[in-house]
Amino acid sequence: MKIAFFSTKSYDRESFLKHASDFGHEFSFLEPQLNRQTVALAEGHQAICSFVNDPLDAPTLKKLSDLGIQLIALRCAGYNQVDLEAAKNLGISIVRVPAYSPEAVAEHAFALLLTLLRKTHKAYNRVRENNFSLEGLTGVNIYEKTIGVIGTGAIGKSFCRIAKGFGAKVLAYDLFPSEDMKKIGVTYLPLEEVLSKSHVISLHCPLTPETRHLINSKTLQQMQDGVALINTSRGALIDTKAVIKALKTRKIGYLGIDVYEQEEHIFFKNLSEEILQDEQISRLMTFPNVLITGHQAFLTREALDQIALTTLRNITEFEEGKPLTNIVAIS
Ligand SMILES: NC(=O)c1ccc[n+]([C@@H]2O[C@H](COP(=O)([O-])OP(=O)(O)OC[C@H]3O[C@@H](n4cnc5c(N)ncnc54)[C@H](O)[C@@H]3O)[C@@H](O)[C@H]2O)c1
Repeated sequence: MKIAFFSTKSYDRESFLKHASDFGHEFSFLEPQLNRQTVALAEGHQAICSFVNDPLDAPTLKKLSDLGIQLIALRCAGYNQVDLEAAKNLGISIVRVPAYSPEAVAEHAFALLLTLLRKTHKAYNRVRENNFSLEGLTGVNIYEKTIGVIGTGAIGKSFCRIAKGFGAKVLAYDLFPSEDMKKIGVTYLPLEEVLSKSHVISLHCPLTPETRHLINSKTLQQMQDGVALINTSRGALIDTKAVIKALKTRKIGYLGIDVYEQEEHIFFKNLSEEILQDEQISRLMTFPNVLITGHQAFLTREALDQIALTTLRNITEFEEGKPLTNIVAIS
């Protein structure tokens, strides 16, 4: 099939080209994000491949349908950026990569946590300036602390295993508790109890109408003073305004985020020559106890390989008229 890739970066091109000869599809690698303004670039293709911040709203989907696109292959797990109802009405199939390397994301979440707790980001800069003073670098152990995990799917489970390896007590909240996790000593509790008993809270549930602003002024009040909050899931799980307030009062002691509510205007771009217009992320960057990465938790060699392979298999299944293993079910 002829596939238009949107939001293409060098690492996407490399990983897809590595596996191209095994599938025989034709690729057009396009740098622009897919949106209402750029959708016309899909002309002449049979399928498109898009990423997390390409908004697939109803007008964009309609234009894609008018151009003859019948398949959208998301090269990501989350699909909150897609108007599924509109896609269903237009008869467009949506496939995704449900799990590529949950360990990649879980390990990054832990990297954020360890960096914040042991201040290695500060030590790195200090030592490069021949400043070997330890003042202000006192850290906190993870051993025997309580870590709360919200959402124990593929990524949450991997995160729980790492946390257990560090000797932490692990509490979890999920709509569907996992027997496997219980066996390794994870204790499931109601959300409020997980929030109130944990020194660290890591978010691993999807963004849905129910989980939007799961972390808000009310749930923040239920947490321990000085809590470490980690979000590698989706930005809008957190009410950023409420979190900024909680940082100012030190209710939140550490914040590590790989995702941000308004990230589609900022992430995946080099804005180093621009004046940042987003007041909230600018404020977040002023806190010494906040660490932000630009949605890179998925970015490991192993994950990119799996993303490319699964996406190409998804497209081939569609081309061959086979049942779509990774179709996004539209109710
Ligand atoms: N930062 C990144 O690079 C990156 C990469 C991949 C995925 N993600 C994010 O991580 C999320 C989790 O991915 P996954 O592969 O573990 O998904 P998954 O579907 O395997 O697991 C999600 C879990 O959340 C639970 N859940 C759903 N609604 C819930 C609710 N209201 N409260 C509590 N738990 C709830 C589900 O029961 C499930 O166990 C994705 O939705 C995506 O947003 C981020």
